[in-house]
Amino acid sequence: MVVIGREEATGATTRLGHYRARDGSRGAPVDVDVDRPHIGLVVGKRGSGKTYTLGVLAEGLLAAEGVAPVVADPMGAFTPLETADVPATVVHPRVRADALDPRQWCTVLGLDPERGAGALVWRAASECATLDGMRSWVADVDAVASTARAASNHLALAASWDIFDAAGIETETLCSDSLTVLDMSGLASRPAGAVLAAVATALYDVRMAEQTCRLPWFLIDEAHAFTDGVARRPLRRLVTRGRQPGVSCVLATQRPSAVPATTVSQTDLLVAHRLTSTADIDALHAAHPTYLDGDFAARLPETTGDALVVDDGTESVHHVTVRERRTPHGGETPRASDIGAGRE
Ligand SMILES: Nc1ncnc2c1ncn2[C@@H]1O[C@H](COP(=O)(O)OP(=O)(O)OP(=O)(O)O)[C@@H](O)[C@H]1O
Repeated sequence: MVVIGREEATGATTRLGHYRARDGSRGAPVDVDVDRPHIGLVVGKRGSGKTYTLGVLAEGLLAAEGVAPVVADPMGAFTPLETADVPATVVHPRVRADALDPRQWCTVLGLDPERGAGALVWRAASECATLDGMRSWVADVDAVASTARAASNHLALAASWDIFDAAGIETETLCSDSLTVLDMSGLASRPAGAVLAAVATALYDVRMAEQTCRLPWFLIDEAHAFTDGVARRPLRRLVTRGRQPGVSCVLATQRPSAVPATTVSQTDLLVAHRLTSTADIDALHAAHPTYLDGDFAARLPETTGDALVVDDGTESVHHVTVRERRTPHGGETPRASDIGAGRE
């Protein structure tokens, strides 16, 4: 058995799959280290198996000791786990208003913090811990009526997202040993970004403050949707500095070229499924030039579920077939023929 992500021979691992021989036959088992923190990137074009691979990893983390797995699920692909026979909790995430700092409030509402409504929202977020408090503060503030009205309208929009409440997600929920699935399937990109920003910050802070002994693993599907906007800074901090306090992060994306180069270069585990876009292939190649020399594109797999795995720690590249999942996968793209099949 080979373990990806570590140099020494001890510590917990989880099965990722098997080596794929040149003739397609199955070789030795391949595990991934889950003992130490890692920054992972799972890439591949649509339908190549990214979400499935994230699910394989989530299953492995569920069985591991001492970790707290959390999945950001923008497509609802992990919600079937709620009814599977595994310790998974699906939550419609709500976060505290003060989980976002004043600058993030302006970003998430698309306001310039220097001027007008943005400056008012900034002050409201500095003064108040809850969204209701911010709305009351704006209603009472001595400001130009049109500016106050604009700020009030933006905060009403934030309230309509239904993601802010005074309690927010409990740290105990996020850091439990069961899998926490943040079901973000009903959320538009701004509220989804706000949730991601708040959770990324909470996971980092909780470890910095030594409030949990478990090591969080934050798995983020469709990660390119969050690398811009309000989640950009918290995500960058998690990826660049999270390992030190013990937070792992695994990003899955079909568009590695849309992920900042600094993020791609921070990954110590790269799982590359089938990719055809030159820009995406170049983005990976640029971030890992040492191990991805030669004709990287030609080495990428053709078949769904197959992957080229790059282990930065041991500076090695592995051809792997990801194993089948034990729990239901909800990432299937709907087909018109599904409807046809149900007709009389
Ligand atoms: N390792 C695997 N073993 C068996 N089947 C797999 C494997 N990986 C993927 N599949 C199959 O391929 C389908 C597509 O995989 P998946 O939903 O993970 O793709 P994706 O890359 O996340 O696509 P999208 O970008 O559209 O979200 C899955 O529904 C599953 O049936």
